[in-house]
Amino acid sequence: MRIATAEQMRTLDRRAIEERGVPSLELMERAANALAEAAIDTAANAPGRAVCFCGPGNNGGDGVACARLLLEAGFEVRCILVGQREKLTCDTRAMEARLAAAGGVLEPFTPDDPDFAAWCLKADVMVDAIFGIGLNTEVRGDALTAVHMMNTCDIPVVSADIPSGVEADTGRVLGEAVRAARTVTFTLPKAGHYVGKGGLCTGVLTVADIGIPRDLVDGEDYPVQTVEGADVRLPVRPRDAHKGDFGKVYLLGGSVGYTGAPVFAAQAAVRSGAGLVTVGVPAPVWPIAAAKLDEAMPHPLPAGKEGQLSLEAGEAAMTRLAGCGVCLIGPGLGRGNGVAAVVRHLLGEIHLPVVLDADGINALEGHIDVLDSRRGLHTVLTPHDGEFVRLGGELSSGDRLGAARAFAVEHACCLVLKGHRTITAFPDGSAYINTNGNPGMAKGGSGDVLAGLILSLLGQGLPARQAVPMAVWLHGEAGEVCARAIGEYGMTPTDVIAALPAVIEEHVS
Ligand SMILES: NC(=O)C1=CN([C@@H]2O[C@H](COP(=O)(O)OP(=O)(O)OC[C@H]3O[C@@H](n4cnc5c(N)ncnc54)[C@H](O)[C@@H]3O)[C@@H](O)[C@H]2O)[C@@H](O)CC1
Ligand SMILES: [K+]
Repeated sequence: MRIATAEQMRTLDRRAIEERGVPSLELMERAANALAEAAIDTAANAPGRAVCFCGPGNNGGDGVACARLLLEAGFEVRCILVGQREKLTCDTRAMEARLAAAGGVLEPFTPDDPDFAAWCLKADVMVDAIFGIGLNTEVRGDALTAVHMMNTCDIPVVSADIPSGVEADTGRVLGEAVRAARTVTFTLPKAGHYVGKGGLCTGVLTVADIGIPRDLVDGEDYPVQTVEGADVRLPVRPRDAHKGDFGKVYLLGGSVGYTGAPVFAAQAAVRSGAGLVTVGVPAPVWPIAAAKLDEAMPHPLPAGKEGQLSLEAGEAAMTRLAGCGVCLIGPGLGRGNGVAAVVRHLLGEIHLPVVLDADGINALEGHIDVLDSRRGLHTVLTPHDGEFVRLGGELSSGDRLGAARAFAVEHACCLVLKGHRTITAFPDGSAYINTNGNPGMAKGGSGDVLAGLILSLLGQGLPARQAVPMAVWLHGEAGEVCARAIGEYGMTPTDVIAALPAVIEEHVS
């Protein structure tokens, strides 16, 4: 799904109002309708008791209009102004007048009044309409108190547009944010619904059409999208195909101490349709890899006494690489100067697309120029946060999406920043936010499976823009299947590999 920025939403609202004559109060009424419907759905009793916390901006206006609709639906409603009355926008004032005409009142926030607090504790639902896309600084004072009340009273909260406290474009939490059971957003979702700490505050997200003309919405350019099941489509394998049609891929990994990593990656590649998978491992690891891999073709490479690749391994791998279409470097290579030198040497020599994972990425620490020298060649990096920071990625501000996009642009690579809501960013500044997966995948070996899957789809000829976000989604979906079948605690990367074929099959068309 396309992701809009706060700025784009402001532009769309303004153009709908000014260029197309859609009254702003009509947009707000539609927003409030969707909000009230969700609140009624969420309330423990309907009609029951509702508290609507409303800020002074137009997000507050949505809340005031929602309070009126709940009143009309038979709810007992307290509609609370959190903020200064002088700052109320015109539309929010207009909604206050409509609320008054319906017998309601926009009352001041009195958190110290014990009667008010006692009333709130018996509510069936709370509506959070303090701040929307207009949040511009840390939540403090009365707003912070109200957010805190919503988060501690154990009553389900429905947020208008975005949980108050979440920055729409980054998902950063400014101060404290509401942890909503549901969020009703308008026209298009925002990045903050998915990424960062804010992504954990959204609850169930619904997107309501509030009447902004479709052509205006379609006329904008949306560089960031989410990936969902409907976006994942793999081609039917031609009836007259042979193994050469599905890619010859090369995988370089393994060391004494990390014998499983290249095996996971190779099995994921085989299980996702790769034609021929060649695996280069250090000689001491070879008997193990050979015993575990029947379909893939492991071969031994020169190793040092630590059981890691030695410098001569680079040239030996190069000869095997001839004829391959894509190469994965990294799973289980181990960290050492010799290995890092082999990786950097290969990156300089290989003119094929390369997927770089784990210790392959670590080899670039302090040598980012090696990555930059591959401009124009396809390089996919799949770091988790620690590896990303070692490469110079900037995560301290809490803006994972912005950081991933900036890195991909600066170094002309495809960056897969792994974690909750993995982000795949491309050199043109576009990015995909993944929407599935679970903490059962937070285990050693998961990343190797993903790297092997990316290698496989690239090897089968899918363009990186499709292959990489789809591989991330398929990996997450296989993880979901495992979590449902055996639970997050006990599921393993081996289970995820075993779940891949059926998940993939559902997306072939
Ligand atoms: N016509 C429109 O523009 C529509 C707007 N809609 C709603 O309007 C929202 C955007 O409205 P606004 O642009 O008025 O913005 P908001 O209502 O999100 O917030 C802006 C107000 O909050 C203040 N503020 C921001 N951060 C603060 C902080 N940390 N502490 C204290 N005060 C703070 C600002 O000074 C301003 O008064 C959307 O999120 C959506 O809910 C919807 O009603 C649909 C139509
Ligand atoms: K809100």
